[in-house]
Amino acid sequence: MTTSTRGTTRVPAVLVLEDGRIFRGRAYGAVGETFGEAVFSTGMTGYQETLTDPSYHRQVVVMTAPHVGNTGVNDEDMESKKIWVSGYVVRDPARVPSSWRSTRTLDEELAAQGVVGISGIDTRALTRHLRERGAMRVGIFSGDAVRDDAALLARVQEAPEMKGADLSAEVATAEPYVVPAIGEKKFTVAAVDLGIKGMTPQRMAERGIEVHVLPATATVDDVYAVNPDGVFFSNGPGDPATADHPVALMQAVLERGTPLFGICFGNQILGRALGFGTYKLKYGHRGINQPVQDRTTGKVEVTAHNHGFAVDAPLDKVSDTPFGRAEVSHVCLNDNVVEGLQLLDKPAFSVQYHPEAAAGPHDAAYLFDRFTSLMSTVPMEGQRA
Ligand SMILES: NC(=O)CC[C@H](N)C(=O)O
Repeated sequence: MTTSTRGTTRVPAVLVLEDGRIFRGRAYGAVGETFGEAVFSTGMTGYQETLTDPSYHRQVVVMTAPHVGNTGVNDEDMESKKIWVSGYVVRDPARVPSSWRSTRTLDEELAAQGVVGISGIDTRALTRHLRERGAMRVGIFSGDAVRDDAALLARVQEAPEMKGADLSAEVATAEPYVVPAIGEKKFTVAAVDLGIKGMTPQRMAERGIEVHVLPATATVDDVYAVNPDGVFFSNGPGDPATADHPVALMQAVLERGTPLFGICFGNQILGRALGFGTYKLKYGHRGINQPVQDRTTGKVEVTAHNHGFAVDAPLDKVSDTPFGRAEVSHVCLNDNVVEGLQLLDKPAFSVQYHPEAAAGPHDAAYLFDRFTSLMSTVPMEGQRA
């Protein structure tokens, strides 16, 4: 266990929001400057999974939990090979992590990966500001990067917006790879990587699925070359309105009737593939304590979320789409946002939240079983009567 803290904690840092609000604190992690969309996460635990979730690419994450870093950093809880958040905001960093799994401090890990953060600011006031005004662009500046406020604000206002951002290609694998089934192999799934979290293929492998993870640029031929029993579309960063290629690919999969499952960005892509719109939420859902109702069973589950956009589909009626009837299967009980879609005439469904539960409660693990049972009941291509 590492008990040292880096020498950056006295370095002054400033967080500048695009609307001109400014918070002053101390450097946390790397010293320098960074830009992104300011968003807040309400997870009390699971900071490693948050930091390494590729869907957070180009976002500056504000932790509402006041004390962060208590369990240090280990090599097992990473959801990808690196930290993807563009900046990190905490109120009170742990000075001495305590966990038998910890090999280094969070401050050291952020610094080693060049991630600029800020600590010692009033994260409650910042979160309330974002909740009232909405997610917005932000910059964090520390050390030599701190200059006069007006100059820093001008730089923040020049940074790119999240609306209209096409980011999957920046985070997805360049080469296909296979995650083998654990135990007896029952199914093969082609998983289109738009920013996939490591736990997702793992949850499938645990159910006897061999997962072929394919780049975001995969074609219909690439997908069917692996002879899949099912096709999966992953989570990922950016604005779903830009995801024209995955939408067209998914439409080809729906056309063939192959069992299909999507998570988060994958849910937004299913929405678009069916002809629904997507829109940007004011401040999004991020955390591991969001109540969602499964409308097919009436059960409420507590779930992990990370989304800033949502599908615009009618909650109270079955919709006719080019692929048959579709309905909203899950809804967030905090704000009635669409959290899942299912087709009634094709073996396809998706959720806006994170059943892979990394981090987060495991209430929604049954969705992987639903995918498996869809693959068990749909006859393979060529075997249809
Ligand atoms: N985790 C995700 O897949 C996020 C999807 C999308 N980028 C959003 O913010 O809504």
